Amino acid sequence: MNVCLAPCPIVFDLDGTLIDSAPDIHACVNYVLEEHGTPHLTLEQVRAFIGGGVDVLWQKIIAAQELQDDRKPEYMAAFMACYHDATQLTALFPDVIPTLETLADRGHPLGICTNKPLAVTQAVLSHFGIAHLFGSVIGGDSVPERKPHPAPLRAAIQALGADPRNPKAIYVGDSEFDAACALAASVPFLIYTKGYRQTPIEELPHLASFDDFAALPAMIETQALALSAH
Ligand SMILES: O=C(O)COP(=O)(O)O
Repeated sequence: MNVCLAPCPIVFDLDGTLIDSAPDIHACVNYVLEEHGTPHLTLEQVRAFIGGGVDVLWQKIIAAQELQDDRKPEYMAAFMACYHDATQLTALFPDVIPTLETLADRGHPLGICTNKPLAVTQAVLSHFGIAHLFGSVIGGDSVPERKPHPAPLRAAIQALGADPRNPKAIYVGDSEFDAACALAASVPFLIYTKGYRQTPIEELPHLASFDDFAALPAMIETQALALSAH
């Protein structure tokens, strides 16, 4: 495990971690389903399908609604036309902005590693006025692989200037994809419990969990010190 000595880079997942985007994704999914004369999905169903990126989202919708698999490109194109600037129903989780500002003020380089397409990610970060806080932004189409593969997280850390042979960083996320990605990249993982996770938290590899962003800066300093002692 790569030890994070403060102020080390901190990389964040986006959907279900910094933002509650499920209502916008749900609205765009149902817009496409309606266009194709297919019954709607509930918000809970769509929330459970988020985390693997747009391709995985539609694989899951096609399986759930018993749609024609060969029409996936058509569904995804219609979805992207709605999703590319969908921010109206999206909200930041409480205390995200002051927490990011505190971490940046303490000298932590901040990054994003999400499976959300890069253009949509950038639109969301600009919409909330937080794009300037991130020194690296890796989206679901920035590198050939997507989480749970470790490559996107490694790319986000290295773009923050960490030594690629021995990157020291922390990843903050909410889902099964994030936990598996962090494990594969040997990066300590902090899990936000109010996100879109479907698995009991004890079953996911993580260093610590939190349910309040205001508590994150203190947790990061404590965990960084504890890790550096090993
Ligand atoms: O599934 C998505 O589109 C994005 O999910 P993530 O931000 O949690 O990686």
